[in-house]
Amino acid sequence: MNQFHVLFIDSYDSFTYNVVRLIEQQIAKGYSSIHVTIIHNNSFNDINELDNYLKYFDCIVIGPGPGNPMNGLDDVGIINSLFDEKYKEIPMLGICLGFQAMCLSQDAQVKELDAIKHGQIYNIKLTGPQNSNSIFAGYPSNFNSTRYHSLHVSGWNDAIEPLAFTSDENGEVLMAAKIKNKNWFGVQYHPESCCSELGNVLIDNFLRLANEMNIESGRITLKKSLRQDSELEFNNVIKYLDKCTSIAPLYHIDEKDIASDNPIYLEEFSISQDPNYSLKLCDAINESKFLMASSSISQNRGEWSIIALPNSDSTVFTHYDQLHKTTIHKWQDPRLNTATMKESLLSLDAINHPETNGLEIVNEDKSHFWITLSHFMKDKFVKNNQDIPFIGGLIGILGYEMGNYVSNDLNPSDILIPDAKLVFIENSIVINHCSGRLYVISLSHNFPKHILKVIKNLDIAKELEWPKTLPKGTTFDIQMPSKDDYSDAFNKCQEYIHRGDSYEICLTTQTKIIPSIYLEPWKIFQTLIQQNPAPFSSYFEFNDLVDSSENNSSLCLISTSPERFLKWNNEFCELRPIKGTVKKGKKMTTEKATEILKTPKEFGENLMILDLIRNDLYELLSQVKVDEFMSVEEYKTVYQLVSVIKGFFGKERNGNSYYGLDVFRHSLPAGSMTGAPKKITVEILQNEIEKTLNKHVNGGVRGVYSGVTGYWSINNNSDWSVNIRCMYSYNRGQTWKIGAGGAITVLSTLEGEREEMFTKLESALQVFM
Ligand SMILES: C=C(O[C@@H]1C=C(C(=O)O)C=C[C@H]1O)C(=O)O
Ligand SMILES: NC(=O)CC[C@H](N)C(=O)O
Repeated sequence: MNQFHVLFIDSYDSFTYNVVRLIEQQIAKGYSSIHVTIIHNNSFNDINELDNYLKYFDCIVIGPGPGNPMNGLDDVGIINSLFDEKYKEIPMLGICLGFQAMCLSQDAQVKELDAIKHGQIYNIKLTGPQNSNSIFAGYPSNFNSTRYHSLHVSGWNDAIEPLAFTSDENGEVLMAAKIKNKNWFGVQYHPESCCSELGNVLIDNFLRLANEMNIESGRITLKKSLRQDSELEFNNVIKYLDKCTSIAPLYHIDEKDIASDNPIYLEEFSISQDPNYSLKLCDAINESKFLMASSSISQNRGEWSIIALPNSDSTVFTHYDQLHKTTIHKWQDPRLNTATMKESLLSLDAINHPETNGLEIVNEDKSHFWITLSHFMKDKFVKNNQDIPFIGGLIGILGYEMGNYVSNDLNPSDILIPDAKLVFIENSIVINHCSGRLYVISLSHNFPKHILKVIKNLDIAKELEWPKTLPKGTTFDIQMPSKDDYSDAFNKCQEYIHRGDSYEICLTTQTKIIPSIYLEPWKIFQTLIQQNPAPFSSYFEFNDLVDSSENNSSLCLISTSPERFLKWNNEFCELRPIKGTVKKGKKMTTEKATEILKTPKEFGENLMILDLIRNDLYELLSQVKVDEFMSVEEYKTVYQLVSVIKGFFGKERNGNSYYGLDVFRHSLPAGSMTGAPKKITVEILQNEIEKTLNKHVNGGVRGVYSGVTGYWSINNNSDWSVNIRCMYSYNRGQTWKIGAGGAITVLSTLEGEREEMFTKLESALQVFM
């Protein structure tokens, strides 16, 4: 196979894979395919370690990323060393950060822009007509592209040949250049953004030129002879380098191993289309239940409600990131209680005898937790009943710290909080509010008869006696960050953005609420759901130990989330990030909100996350499309800007097949809750900002807030919402916590962001006011 080999240097950016796929989608003339090897800018400590491998590649693309090349190794790894005189014949394309490093090597300066541009589309003007030796061959004289940069190239000398500029408040800003007498090109804008024009032509031109330049310099002959000497060694080098960033699928499943018809107990009823049906039914069920309800139906979301009924056969998985431990036990196993559980968890040599004490403790970090889950589910999959979203399976909550780049580093003997809790459900009630159908389902064919009776006898005309407001006379102790602390955090975000370390930072606050009398979580849920209807409402109370409720040790979540994180089935997955918020008020109309949501600030905020989600999907899947581009959605208290991105499953070029669970694991934490680039922004938030800002709540870890809630059914349908506009408790509602925040960009104002944060906080806090 005559492959064209591209080496891509990733700087832990959130747009890397958008570029990589753009490269892969081109057809290099005279080659059977294009292979892109991706390494991080610090996969090798020293350029000399990489030097020997460079001859294996037809060209190098140095991608975008956080940081400033002027800061050298700490910020950009080996990137600066690539632009060395001795590599002048290697065709290189620098994008944004890569472009800045390239120009720096030619004694230009990299300076902060006066007016920083993140997620903004600008008209790029070429300096003149371009010949066939230009990366802009075949381009019109100007075109539109997205910019993501705080820094820019200035003060260059004639080693740099400018190819394109844009103009804005900063004056003329250099957008593309070629280095004279070297095979190096670069662009400051982002050709891979979904809002950039002609990005594919740029890459195509570069690949063509790279090939021509290699013929001229003799690099192509060198590569050929390397392969002729030993094809095996050549392939091994590529494989070795590919390992720097390759991702193994969590599990592999042979279609033929999936039960094609595994009859489940399923009884169907016709029910009233009363939107409160699932609440009324749940209210009439006295046993433990989890509810994922729709209290607002709109555009493919919220048409289903699920009532999951855990019982003594239900397996409960709890992961503690701070301990690197997972516990596995049955729901309300009589042999286990809160004290024995805590003792076993904290003891170094826990006795692990599941057959005698009912408790299995697995020493694993969170990355292995996913494997534990996939192994548990692997032999349970069925092909039947695909049209019902949930027929039984895992259901529960994953906290923010279950995501990548973030950790729960609290001292476990001070606060022991679970980072994930999932229960395998065999009995459930699934309701389609649009068709008015109710399905009673049991995987074990033992659906409780008395609950069936409750369904049959439910008097839907009877109004619920739920409180519209909580009992009078209850007072609440409410603790939240001070105005000064918020303002310090905001200013810090701005500093990181100005330095070029981040493009957008989702800054969040946590508020702690202690009611003067005990209020049942279920009652609070009923009150909240009326005040803030949402397509992803959920009620979870994990009384999974016999004494959970007596000891107030249960994890509770009451959510009215508007945001889907991820939904998947066998064919595709869908993400639905919300970014861009306008508060509702007397004078606010949909038209006005739409106008505001399309201004550069909100547009940029959404575009950044949209491009980030494309990247998250492209990391694993080669087929990704933007299904909906920035639609305005109306909720009870806010208008929101929403985009929909879809990825399709299939065999990938590396021979692997990925499933929904792989996408799930790799896309957490949700990009809309982090900002971009994800890795550095998550680290900045956790280590430099939120630990101080939110020290009064769980030492600054986000916990349940910013995590996800949902299910993974054995028919491989799965749906997860983002835990926002919600309240959660680790002590069964003795104290509640509410997180709220929003994306800070360079266009944010302190007052505007604080108000937006309060608007979101109030959507849940209102029940207590
Ligand atoms: C952070 C929150 O919301 C997130 C931030 C949004 C924004 O910045 O516009 C919008 C929706 C959510 O993804 C929250 O509700 O607390
Ligand atoms: N997108 C990028 O590559 C950004 C490069 C650099 N960190 C800047 O902010 O200008």
